Amino acid sequence: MLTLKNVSFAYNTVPVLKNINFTIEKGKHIALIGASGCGKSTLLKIIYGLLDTNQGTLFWDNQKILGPAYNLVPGQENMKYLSQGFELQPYRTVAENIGQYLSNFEPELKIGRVNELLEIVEMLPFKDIKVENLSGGQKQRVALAKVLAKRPELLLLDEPFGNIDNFRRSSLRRNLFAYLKRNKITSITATHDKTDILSFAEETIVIHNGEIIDKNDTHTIYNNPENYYIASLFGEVNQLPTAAFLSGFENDHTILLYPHELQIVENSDLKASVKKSYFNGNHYLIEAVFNNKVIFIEHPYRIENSKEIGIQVSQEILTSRAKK
Ligand SMILES: Nc1ncnc2c1ncn2[C@@H]1O[C@H](COP(=O)(O)OP(=O)(O)OP(=O)(O)O)[C@@H](O)[C@H]1O
Repeated sequence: MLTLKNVSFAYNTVPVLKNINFTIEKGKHIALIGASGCGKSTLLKIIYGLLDTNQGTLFWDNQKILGPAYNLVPGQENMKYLSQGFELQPYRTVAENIGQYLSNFEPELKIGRVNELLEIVEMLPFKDIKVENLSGGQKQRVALAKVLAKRPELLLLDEPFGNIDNFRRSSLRRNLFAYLKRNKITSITATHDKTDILSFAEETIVIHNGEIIDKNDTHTIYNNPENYYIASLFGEVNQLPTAAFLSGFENDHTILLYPHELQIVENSDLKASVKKSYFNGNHYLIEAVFNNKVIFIEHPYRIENSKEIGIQVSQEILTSRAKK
């Protein structure tokens, strides 16, 4: 289990992380989300032992995690941290990079292990290519394989798929998280991509200005976001007066609705005016004005600009989302 108790940190005088407390059970996949600059990378570096905290303690099971002031070689033995810079050796081949820290004692085993990792990251054909000749996305995949090589107990991933094209990203993510589950490897992934979060993270930790403002199972955080900031980390969100949809609420009370939760219907007293339709592949994102406020609605078809539309929200969503 990973335990953080009252952890605070500042690079200079400005606090970056404030009084962080949480525990993570072994084998869980955690997403770490928050706006750019909120402190996600800093938190991963502290957990890995690359930075000394100003206050607080960290444990992996019963072992205290110590920073560079106490550890000659910063970084924890049983963890691996994949930073946004990949830290590969450019003049060595893909296979040499991945196998760098593997024992040469049994060469067959080493080759088998490197090949297994190359398959996970779909880089087997590039095995003998020098890293300097790879694209950014290919380097990122090699870096991922490298951090898996010595079977860490805890894997800390900072935007691990940021450079990888959508086509590969989906299968890579599936391969990687299935591998981590099979091998009971705990992971914390700092990410801006909601697919990383929704499909693979059992739990999500939300950071805002260096503080943890929510930690819960991912379904709960997505389905019942505590506030606009949290909901907006998953994409567009509408914050609308609850009284427009449900009686018994004060005028200043608001409800958060994702674009797919608003429907465009013929018969509704709730009227909005269309501003623009954005093509999104399997649907259009309709930008409209409702109650003098811009809203976004998912809809299967394009709608003419300036057209008046009726909107509705299912009773089920309204009652589950609106809090008195
Ligand atoms: N080495 C450093 N020295 C001083 N300030 C730093 C340093 N690294 C980061 N910061 C500052 O600390 C804050 C948190 O940065 P951090 O990289 O942890 O954020 P983040 O949430 O990971 O951002 P992003 O999502 O953009 O990667 C930011 O204000 C950043 O400017």
